[in-house]
This record gives sequence, C-alpha cells and structure tokens, in this order.
Amino acid sequence: MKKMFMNGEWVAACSGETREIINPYNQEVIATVAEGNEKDATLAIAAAREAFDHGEWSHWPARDRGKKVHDIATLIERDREELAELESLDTGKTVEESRVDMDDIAGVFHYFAEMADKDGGEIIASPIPNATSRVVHEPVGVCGQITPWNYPLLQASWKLAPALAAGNTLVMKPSEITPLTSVKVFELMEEAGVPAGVVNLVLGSGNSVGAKLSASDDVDLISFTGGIETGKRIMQAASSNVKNLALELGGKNPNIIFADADFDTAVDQAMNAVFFHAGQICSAGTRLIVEESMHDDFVRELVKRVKNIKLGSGFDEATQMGPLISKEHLAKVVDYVENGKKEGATVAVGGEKPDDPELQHGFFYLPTVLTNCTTDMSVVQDEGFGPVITVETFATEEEAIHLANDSIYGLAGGVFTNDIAKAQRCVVKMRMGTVWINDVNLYFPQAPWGGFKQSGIGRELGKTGLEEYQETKHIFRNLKPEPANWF
Ligand SMILES: NC(=O)c1ccc[n+]([C@@H]2O[C@H](COP(=O)([O-])OP(=O)(O)OC[C@H]3O[C@@H](n4cnc5c(N)ncnc54)[C@H](O)[C@@H]3O)[C@@H](O)[C@H]2O)c1
Ligand SMILES: C[N+](C)(C)CC=O
Repeated sequence: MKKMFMNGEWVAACSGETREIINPYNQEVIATVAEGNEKDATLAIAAAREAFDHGEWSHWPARDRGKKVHDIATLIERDREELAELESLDTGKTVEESRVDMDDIAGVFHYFAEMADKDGGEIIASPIPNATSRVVHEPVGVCGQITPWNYPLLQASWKLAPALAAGNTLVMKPSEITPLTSVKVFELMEEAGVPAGVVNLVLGSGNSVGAKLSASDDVDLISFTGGIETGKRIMQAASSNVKNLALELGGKNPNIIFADADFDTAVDQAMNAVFFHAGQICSAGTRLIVEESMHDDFVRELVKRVKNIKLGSGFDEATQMGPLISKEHLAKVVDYVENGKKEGATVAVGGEKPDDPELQHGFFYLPTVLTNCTTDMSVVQDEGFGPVITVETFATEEEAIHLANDSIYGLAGGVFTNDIAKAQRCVVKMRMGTVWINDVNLYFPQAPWGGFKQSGIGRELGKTGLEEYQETKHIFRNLKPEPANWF
C-alpha cells in the first residue's frame, strides 16, 4: 500500500481506510493507497506549521534552498522513465506525452532553484529625510496545495518548486484518482534531504482533505488547480482566515483561423490543440472559429485527418490518443455531445464511443468534430474536457474577436494568420492569460500561466510564480531618532 508523508514519516490513514487506483485503459487495479480524511489533514497541517514556525527551512540561505530544489530536479531526471510510465498507467495518456511532461517538470524545479537566491530585495527612495526604506520578500508560511488528475505531477511541480524555493512549508493533496507520481516525488524529496515537516502529502478526497486544507486557520495560502465549481467552494472556505489564494481553473479556449493562415499548419495545430490527452487539458483549443470563406475546405481536411487518429493503450507506440480518465467522466462527455446534437450541432466525425472490441474495457470516446455550432450552445460555452471540437464561422475580424471573447473563461486562445498586424490587433483584444500566434498549447517555466475572468486568480510559473509564494515586507529605518512631540 502507498502511504502518506507527514513530518518526515510514511504513514497509513488514521482510519486505516484505503482506496484502489484504476487504470483507465482497462479498469485494472494498479495500486492501493491510503485514504486520508480531515484528521490526517489536521496532523499534516500541524507538522507543516511546526516546521515553519520553529524549524530552520525558511531561514536557510536561499542559495542552499535552491541547491535542494536542484537536487530534486536531478532525481526526477534520474527516474524519468519510471515516473513517465507511472503517470501513463494512472492517467491513460501516452508514455511519449508523459516523457515530455517529466522533462517539463524537471525544468520547472531547475528554474525555481535558479531563482531562489536571485532576489536581493529593493531599496526605495525614501521621501522622509534621514531614513532608509527597503523592500524584502519573505515566505508566506504554510501552503495548502490541491491538484487535479489531468497533469498530476506537472501541476504539482508548478506548486512544489516555487513554494520550496521561497522557503515555505506545505501540505499537498493530489487528485484522489491519480496520486501515484505525487507519492513518488515525495519519496524523491525525502531522498534529496528536504527537512522533516517541510513537505507533507495527504491522500484522500476533496470534500474531506481538500476542504480541511482550504478552511484551516493554520494554513496561510491555498493554491488550487481544478474545476471552476470547486474553485468557488475553495475561495469561500479560504475566507475563514483571509488566506492568500491562487486559483488555476478551467478554460474554453478559442482558436481563430483566418483564411490567409498556412492551411496545413492550421489544420494540424487545430488537432494538436484538442486531441492530446483526449482533450483533457485546461488550455485545449476546443473552440474553432474559422473564416467563412475557408470553412468547407478546412472542415473537410480536418475530418479526413481526425478519422485516422489511432486510439489505444498509452504503452503502445502506435497509439495517438488514450482513454478518458474515468467511467464518470466518460458519461459526462457522452452527455455533453448529446446535448450539443439536441441544440443543433452536426456531428462531422466521431460523436460516440468506439466500437472496436479492443477498446471496450477502457473509457474511450472517439475524437469528435461538431459543425454548425453557434455561441449560444452549451457545447460552445461549457468546458467538456474531452476530445471534442466545435466549429463556428466568422465574416470579419471584429466578429472573430467578439466570438472568441464571448465566454466566462479567459485561460488561453490562438490566432492563425500570416498577417502579423492582424494577429497583433487580435492579441490586444483577446481577454485571455495566454495567446498563441500560429501555435497552440505551449507553456514553459519562464512564462507566467493563468487565466483572465473565471479561469482563475494569480499566475503560476515565471517570476510571478515565485511571487505567489512570497509576502512583501517594507522595512523603514529612522537614522536620526528623536521625539516627534505631537502629544
Ligand atoms: N488552469 C490550469 O492551469 C488548469 C490545469 C489543469 C487542470 N485544470 C482544470 O481542472 C479541471 C479538471 O480537474 P479535476 O476534475 O480534478 O478538478 P476538480 O475540481 O474536480 O478537482 C481538483 C482537485 O480538487 C479537489 N477537490 C474537490 N472538491 C474539493 C473541495 N470541496 N475542497 C477542496 N478540494 C476539493 C479534488 O479532490 C482534486 O484534488 C478542469 O476544469 C481543468 O480545466 C486547470
Ligand atoms: C497547464 N497545462 C496546459 C499544463 C495543463 C492544463 O490542463
């Protein structure tokens, strides 16, 4: 049984309960893990609180903390293949995709390790004579970190690395469906010699462990990646002690395709945007907004290529798309498409589960293109989180921008055109945290990631990703103390 990590020890759940982890490709049990609850969360929070309030970690020289974070990255690189296979077993994504994730993850740890000792604070020009004014950054304290199932270790790394580099202590709760690589990375952090109590892992459900982390007065910051409704609940719970809050929520991401775009690139990237990891990506380009004059050619080519996507086991090199994460999620995607059909969308390809006998034990759904879509349809407005792309058309640049912005979300979007001035005009008006020109779904440690509107609050990665884990302190020093004689 996989255990939880608290105060430097591997422990079972207080209740003794366990949970079975299922392979979404064939529904086989791949692991049994401890199933913690509020009591376990309380113990982990206490360990993190003690380590922050009375431990040495937050007072270590920043350079030494950076070295420790580098060591974690090196161990991830050493165990890259094991981690990638574990991630694919747990999520169903292809091992090739998981290998890319592991390289990204090691890169994130190296990036924040490098940043750990680069901040010397700032001297302010004091408006008061005979005084100095200095700004420094300090760790926030105890951080609660809650992650989703679609990119289990990648999303964890975006939280763990900056929190540690900045000198915080933390309690992480991974998704209860996909905890395996998080357990492994805590083993690596133990091996790297991160002091006891600094990093703590509690496994269990959102309603118990996650809710406890969000509401506890002993937690100073909550960083959450997941769905919008959960984010709203966490935001409410976090108000109990006015926690610092970072929310990375969902997206319904448009790709505007102008008729002057490179045709083959645009078709190819429209597919990359949505069919990686079966569309279970927050920034998946699920909403195609295509210029009227090229619509028919574009859809014809798209459908031709989508028909050839090979579904299967993530461990088969020929597989291009794996299953959805669970039976429940598959049922949601089925309903989502059925609703779209009722609203008038046309299924150009897909639109059902595959009938291939080899795929009947997994949670598979066919890659799907829906045409004749309009902005008022639920398939255009709601995040389906499956391999489903909707197609709308536009006649003018203004209309394309209007459609792209017609959403409660604002995570990411793309523009495909060979007219750079046109691209720049669109970028300025698109209300999203990331906009790609002639590309899709790119992210790297140096650039901030996060959403406008209801896609979230705050930014991970980049300089801002470290700042989320820092408090800012102003230190004023009077060089000529004397009575003010006001009273
Ligand atoms: N913006 C981003 O960078 C980003 C990245 C990845 C995923 N996501 C989003 O994540 C969602 C998919 O992930 P999911 O289905 O795991 O999301 P989810 O909201 O169901 O769960 C996410 C995490 O929250 C926990 N949780 C559930 N209820 C909770 C509660 N009441 N209090 C505290 N924690 C609770 C879950 O156990 C899990 O660990 C999608 O909407 C996707 O867009 C966003
Ligand atoms: C943030 N990202 C794109 C890595 C994963 C979103 O689900």
